[in-house]
Amino acid sequence: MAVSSLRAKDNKRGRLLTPETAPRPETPAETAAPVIRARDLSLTFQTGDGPVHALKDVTLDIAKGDFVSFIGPSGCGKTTFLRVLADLEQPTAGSVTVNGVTPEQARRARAYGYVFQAAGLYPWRTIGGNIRLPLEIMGISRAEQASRVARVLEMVELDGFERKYPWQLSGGMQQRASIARALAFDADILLMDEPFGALDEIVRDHLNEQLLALWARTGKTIAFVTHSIPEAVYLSTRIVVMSPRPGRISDVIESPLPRERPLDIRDTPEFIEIAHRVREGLRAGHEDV
Ligand SMILES: Nc1ncnc2c1ncn2[C@@H]1O[C@H](COP(=O)(O)OP(=O)(O)OP(=O)(O)O)[C@@H](O)[C@H]1O
Repeated sequence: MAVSSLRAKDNKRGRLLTPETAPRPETPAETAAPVIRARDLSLTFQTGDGPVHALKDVTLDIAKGDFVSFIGPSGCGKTTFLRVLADLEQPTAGSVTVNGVTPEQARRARAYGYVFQAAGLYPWRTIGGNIRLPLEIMGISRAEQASRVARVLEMVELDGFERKYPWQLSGGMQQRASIARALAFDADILLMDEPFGALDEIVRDHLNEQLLALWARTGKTIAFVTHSIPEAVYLSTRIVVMSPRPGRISDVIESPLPRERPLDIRDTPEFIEIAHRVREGLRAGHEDV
């Protein structure tokens, strides 16, 4: 609660800010080192058809408690950036730190949970069993596993579904179970790669609301990939617009919206103005190609 009220006050600026015009941080939490820090990060894949410049000179800081969305056309490097943070890809140039250490050290310290595009639950395991699996691998005691499973299922409003199998749940519920699995690590950082892309709009709206509530309750730092402009604007404190070939950042938009966001905030002039700026950024990126 303290975190959300602090940020709501902080967001009463009521204007769009670029990284250049943004005021200096005011609170101790915000003056702390960034949770994610990328400097001139580039990644080129060598393929049979020649080099693919998935990321080029990406420089970005993500502060503790930020909700940062990455939006851009297919192939602009959004997933690659998340995969670099998660130590699943190695950059070819530049540097990146997660919680002040290398991605490899952050992975070993289990500094983040990762939610993929597809829920990716094992069909032969119950929902509880799916959430428990990484905890079993980590060697966490059975009692601790049980309490974490119960806690994260409650967080995503799936209490009572522990003994169900994935096929007994709707797509939206499966995606929530996959978020619960990522939350079970108890990490401060959540990396989410288009988690709601395959869901219909009403379900997506509902999950967006739930995710915001969860973020407000936990104060986690979230990096979120999406193709949807309304989703990016609704969820984020900052929106990173990317363009392809090579994948780079074309705009970073600081949201003036308060942290408490009912769904109908999407009809307000402030919301529409940010959505417009994101759209313009995406258009400009397309023209460059
Ligand atoms: N392992 C790989 N080997 C070769 N090229 C790759 C590899 N992974 C990604 N790429 C290429 O790197 C570029 C960036 O891919 P990436 O998946 O990060 O884009 P994206 O913005 O997440 O796309 P989408 O929105 O479609 O998921 C693309 O051109 C892709 O084909």
